[in-house]
Amino acid sequence: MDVKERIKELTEILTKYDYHYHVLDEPLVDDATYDSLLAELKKLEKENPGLVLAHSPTKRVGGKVLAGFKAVQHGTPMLSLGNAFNSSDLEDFAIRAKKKTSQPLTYVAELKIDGLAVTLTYENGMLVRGATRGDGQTGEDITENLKKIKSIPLKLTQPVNIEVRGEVYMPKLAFDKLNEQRKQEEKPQFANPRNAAAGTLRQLDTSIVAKRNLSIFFYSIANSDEFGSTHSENLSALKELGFRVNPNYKKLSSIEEVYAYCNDWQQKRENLPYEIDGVVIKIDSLSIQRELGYTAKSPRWAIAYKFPAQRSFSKLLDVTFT
Ligand SMILES: NC(=O)c1c(N)nc(OC2CCCC2)nc1O[C@@H]1CCC[C@@H]1O
Repeated sequence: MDVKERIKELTEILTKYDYHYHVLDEPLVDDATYDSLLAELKKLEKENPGLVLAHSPTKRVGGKVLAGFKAVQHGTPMLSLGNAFNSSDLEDFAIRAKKKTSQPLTYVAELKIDGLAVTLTYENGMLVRGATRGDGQTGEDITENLKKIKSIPLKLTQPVNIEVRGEVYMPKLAFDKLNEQRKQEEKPQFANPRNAAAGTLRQLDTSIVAKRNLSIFFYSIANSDEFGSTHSENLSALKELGFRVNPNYKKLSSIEEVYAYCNDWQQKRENLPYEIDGVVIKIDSLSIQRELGYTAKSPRWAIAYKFPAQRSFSKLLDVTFT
């Protein structure tokens, strides 16, 4: 096999191992095997820089210092969500929706990841741009930082043009380790995983992002009506394309079931390896979503059920001594 074929083969093998490890959370090989293949690819790429592929796994490590972040106009605005705090707020949401359509409503309930929203654009299945939400209309181009997050695919399983949205977050364990390390270095600690994730994505030195163990769950397709007729079909399409989707979403046929799901996860949230601040409820049918439309800043077909703030010790200190 010539060196071009070996580089291609190593790139595909390591991309598959990354997908199984970081997207499916099901490693195929041990670290030693992975590291020796990566070392061989790094060596071949160093000797043949013209043969490096755009989605090479070697782009995930190391990095450079950027001058700044360019502004990005979102083709489809990144909206915020209306809030519900109890069962009657949820019933009001359902009643308002029922007024605008005669069709029976099916909901999708999904965990509300407490991170920061990003949008990613792929052309012919290749990641071309990633940006923060910003004010919903204009965000910052953080493509180089997002490429360092191993659960964000650089190349999809199909050569599609798609824009997807997800929530970048820092797992609780990574957050505790980072704060422990910052304490040793006498640096200020982060108040919570969301701030740690936001602070990391604002780094101009992309090699720092590579070391911070950020992750992501994808939750919507921006140019959505090309991939399915319901939100749950879109979530399946996202998974088939290679995106990491939170496995705890559920299709439910009444607002009472939605409320039960919210209570269930309010109890179980502290056992999760990442922070959630509630549940996002969406009407499943995309045609009913289109019928319901939007208010000035959020969709009428989705709502966030918010959990009461979790009284962790560090938060208690915050409240007590600030
Ligand atoms: N944080 C989340 O887990 C989450 C989610 N699971 N689903 C959505 O759906 C979008 C699409 C329609 C309107 C909001 N948004 C989420 O987070 C939003 C993004 C911006 C403000 C909230 O954090």
